[in-house]
Amino acid sequence: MNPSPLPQPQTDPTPIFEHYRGSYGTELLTAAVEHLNLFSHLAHAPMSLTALRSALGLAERPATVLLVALRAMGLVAGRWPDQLELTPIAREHLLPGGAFYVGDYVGLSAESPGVLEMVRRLKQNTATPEKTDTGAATTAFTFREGAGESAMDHEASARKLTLALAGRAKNVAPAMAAKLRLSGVKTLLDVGGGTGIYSLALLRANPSLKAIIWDRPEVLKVAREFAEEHQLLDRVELRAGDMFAGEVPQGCDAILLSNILHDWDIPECNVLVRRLAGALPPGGRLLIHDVFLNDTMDGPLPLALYSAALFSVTEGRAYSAAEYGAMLTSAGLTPEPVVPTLVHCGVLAGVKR
Ligand SMILES: C[S@@+](CC[C@H](N)C(=O)[O-])C[C@H]1O[C@@H](n2cnc3c(N)ncnc32)[C@H](O)[C@@H]1O
Repeated sequence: MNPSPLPQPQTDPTPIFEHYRGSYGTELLTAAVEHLNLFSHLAHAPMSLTALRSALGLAERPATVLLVALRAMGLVAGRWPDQLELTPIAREHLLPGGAFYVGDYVGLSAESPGVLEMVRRLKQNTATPEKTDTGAATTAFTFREGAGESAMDHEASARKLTLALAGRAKNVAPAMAAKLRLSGVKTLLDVGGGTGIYSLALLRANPSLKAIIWDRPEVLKVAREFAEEHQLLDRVELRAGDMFAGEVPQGCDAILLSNILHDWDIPECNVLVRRLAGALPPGGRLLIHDVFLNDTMDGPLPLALYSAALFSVTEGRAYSAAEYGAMLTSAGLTPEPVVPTLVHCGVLAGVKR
């Protein structure tokens, strides 16, 4: 057993993640101006999200990703989701025919591959597929029985994607372990734990804690290496399975969902939260570790662009604390205030009533 905390970075890598996701702003803005003619639809009167997405032919998830980003950019305002309206800057510069119209300039990138692929995703409500070891197109980060192949079930792609996520996790996990109080918790279930690095940080900070890391078999090969390297294999159980179909491991008094729900659309999130809540004892806690959009669904801009990134590779998007709170409440859990960690992330706990 190694009781020292995991090392924390000396500098905050958040700006690197923000710059990395910057291209989604160009893609969404150009798609709205050049391919969807979105601003003209709002020229005469405010519209509800439902009416606007029906006019644009967009499903709820892509419409939400797009409109939250345009609101974060200061181009669309009004009460979400009933009353969407143009801001003065959009009215003056993004309505075709206006004296100070800049849409032609934005249109210079209308045919760029990134913009065209974003338009396809928005219209079809589907991610850009990941390639497996055999070159087959498949989903990244997610597995669902009957939904086709998963990159997480192929050795090389599972390792590549899992190690890629560790790049962020090794920065954030020590901050989580320093801020999250787990006193009284005996066993933590880390659902879709990946490398398990969040569990490892919590194990180091809580010497009597044990953890079960529940993920796909190929991912758990990487988790085993991490647990061995951190000398914590004796306090970790690696459990292979399907979080949507397999029996939820019993006997856990806290359950961690770190960067999981944002991979799924709202119906799947509700299914998962209810399944996990059902396995908790009274007073047990479901810990959602994720980013949180403003409850007013108008930013912050870096998270609106992260939402576009999630939309581009998974079935999900970023959600607000209010949206997660509704999922927790309907599963019989009481939401607590968000505890910030690092890189825009935080923990929203739901306590079983
Ligand atoms: C975005 S990663 C999050 C990894 C880690 N929790 C973190 O915060 O970095 C999603 C994880 O969920 C796992 N996963 C996806 N679908 C799953 C399923 N149906 N059953 C179990 N694990 C699943 C993936 O293999 C992957 O490790």
